[in-house]
Amino acid sequence: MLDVRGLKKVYEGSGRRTEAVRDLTFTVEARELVCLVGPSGCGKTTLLKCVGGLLRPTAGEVRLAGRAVSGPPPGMAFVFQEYGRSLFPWMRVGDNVELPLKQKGLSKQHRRALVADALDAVGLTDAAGAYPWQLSGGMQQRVAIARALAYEPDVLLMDEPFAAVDAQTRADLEDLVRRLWRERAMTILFVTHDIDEAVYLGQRVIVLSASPTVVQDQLKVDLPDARDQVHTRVSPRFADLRTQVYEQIQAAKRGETVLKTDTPPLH
Ligand SMILES: Nc1ncnc2c1ncn2[C@@H]1O[C@H](COP(=O)(O)OP(=O)(O)OP(=O)(O)O)[C@@H](O)[C@H]1O
Repeated sequence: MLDVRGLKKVYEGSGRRTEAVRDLTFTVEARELVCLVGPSGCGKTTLLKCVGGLLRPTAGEVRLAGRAVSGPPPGMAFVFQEYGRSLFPWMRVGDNVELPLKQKGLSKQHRRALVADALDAVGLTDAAGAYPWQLSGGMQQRVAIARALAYEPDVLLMDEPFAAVDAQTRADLEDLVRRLWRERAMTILFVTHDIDEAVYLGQRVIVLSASPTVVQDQLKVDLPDARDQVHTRVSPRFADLRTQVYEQIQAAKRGETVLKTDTPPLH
């Protein structure tokens, strides 16, 4: 579904040159949920922006379903970390969710049905007439997720979407993402700096090195598909996997590679 090949991004300007991403190659299968983790500043946001066609790579390419990405592709939706800045404060929740659908040229009736369905999926049917600033941070992030869902994307890109919400809300939103992913058969690329979140959510975790960034490691998350916050997080296998990711990130910061002993094969 998603093919990232030899991606490189160098920022230049104002006398500064920053090589944010050096050479990234990985693929994401259709309907896969892949988490990307890496040290702070390693270029996760840069990578996601290149994947979403919001930034032009310096070298390499991104292909979506076999076609080169050169601008935001129609089948892709984004959920950003800063929900406060991604929703329009002067528009009601329902109108915020509906806005991208207008660009799709859908009929009013069809748009309303998609908005109602998406708000229902995130448990916010009653909030359709409210303004974003009347909602809690977690609810605003659910609106942002609803807006992405209503768009019916094949691929959903999520950039540290729960970094700014409290721990309890975050756990609920993680379960929401897993439920929606299972129900709606989307491909999800989820960026986080939180190792536990990556292991809890993902079918696979891609660990990025420190900047300039390359793929440090990839781990298949061989936990059962039915996960829950209480039992999954205390299982011995969860602990093994989080330790492996943690070691890889520490090694990434030191610029080393780690020999693995019991990582299952990727496919
Ligand atoms: N528009 C820009 N112009 C110049 N340099 C940039 C720009 N955006 C990002 N960078 C630089 O690129 C590098 C990677 O930044 P990026 O935000 O992609 O990393 P990140 O892994 O998402 O960071 P964090 O984990 O802290 O959110 C950093 O050194 C950053 O300063």
